[in-house]
Amino acid sequence: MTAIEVQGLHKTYGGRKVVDGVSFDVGEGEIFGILGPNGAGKTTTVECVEGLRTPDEGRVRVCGYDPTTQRSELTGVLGVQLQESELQARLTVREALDLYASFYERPADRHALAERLGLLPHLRTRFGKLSGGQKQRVFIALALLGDPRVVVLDELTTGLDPRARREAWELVESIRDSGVTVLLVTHFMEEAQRLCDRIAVLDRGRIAALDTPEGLIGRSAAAKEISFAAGTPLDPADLRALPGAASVATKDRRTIVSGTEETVAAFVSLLARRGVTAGQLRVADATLDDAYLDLTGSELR
Ligand SMILES: Nc1ncnc2c1ncn2[C@@H]1O[C@H](COP(=O)(O)OP(=O)(O)OP(=O)(O)O)[C@@H](O)[C@H]1O
Repeated sequence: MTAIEVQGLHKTYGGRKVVDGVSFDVGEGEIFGILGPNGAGKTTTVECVEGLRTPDEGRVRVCGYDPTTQRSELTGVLGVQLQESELQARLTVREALDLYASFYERPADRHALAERLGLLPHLRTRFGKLSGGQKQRVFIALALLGDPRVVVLDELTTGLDPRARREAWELVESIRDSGVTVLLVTHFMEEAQRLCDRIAVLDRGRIAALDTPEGLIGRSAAAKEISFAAGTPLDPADLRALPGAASVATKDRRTIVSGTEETVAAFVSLLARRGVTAGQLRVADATLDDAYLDLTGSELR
């Protein structure tokens, strides 16, 4: 079943199109990522899903409900991660959970949720005294308090140290494992690659690509990177002529050839034909970073 449906979404601010015909479906139980450079329209898109913005054009449904006209039904199925500034620093974790539970007719079991998110030792701690990772766990708890079928996590791990980020990833996976659909906005390639079943790359208000992480990487012009010691006696012109070769460069006393599977096979036969052994030879797969750069021509921060 489709958990989120977005068809032909348009949104204009002051005559400028910031979302320009975005369409995607998120299946139940998926972790669906939205990736894109600053200002690409990611937050505007998810705010239309959350019912916080009204689309100029297009159809949005969350578990079959229209977020703009069926607000109370939406609240019953959708959990949204709040931003840090929206919680009072003096509020304790318990008070925050009690307050937000009061918004729902049938809230989730707060004790079980706090236990699952490792918040039991912090119930009496004021929000302002929590670490970044603990705060994010509170936000996840608040997003799950209404026992939602879908959660939206927007930049969940920005500002977290690598360890806290990994813990947050495990939590996101455990949310998915409990059957909840996750819509994740992120700037981190590693995060998208590790967590997402599918990713929509948004660029200037449009979807530049929508695929699995592996599918996106496979589309990269340089899906494979061959590198070897620069002293290896091979003519750069022969390397450039390899089928599928996208580029040949020298970096840190290594020659680097970017290309496809076909390039790797042709490189191996070139070595055999010339009777040459390439020193310190490595063949690496392209990363989502490479694919992202190909698709948007810009780097994430
Ligand atoms: N209420 C608004 N009024 C006018 N312009 C807006 C408004 N909200 C967002 N914008 C503009 O719309 C564009 C898209 O913003 P949006 O926040 O959706 O992008 P984003 O992809 O989430 O960016 P970021 O990664 O920086 O959060 C930006 O140029 C932003 O300045």
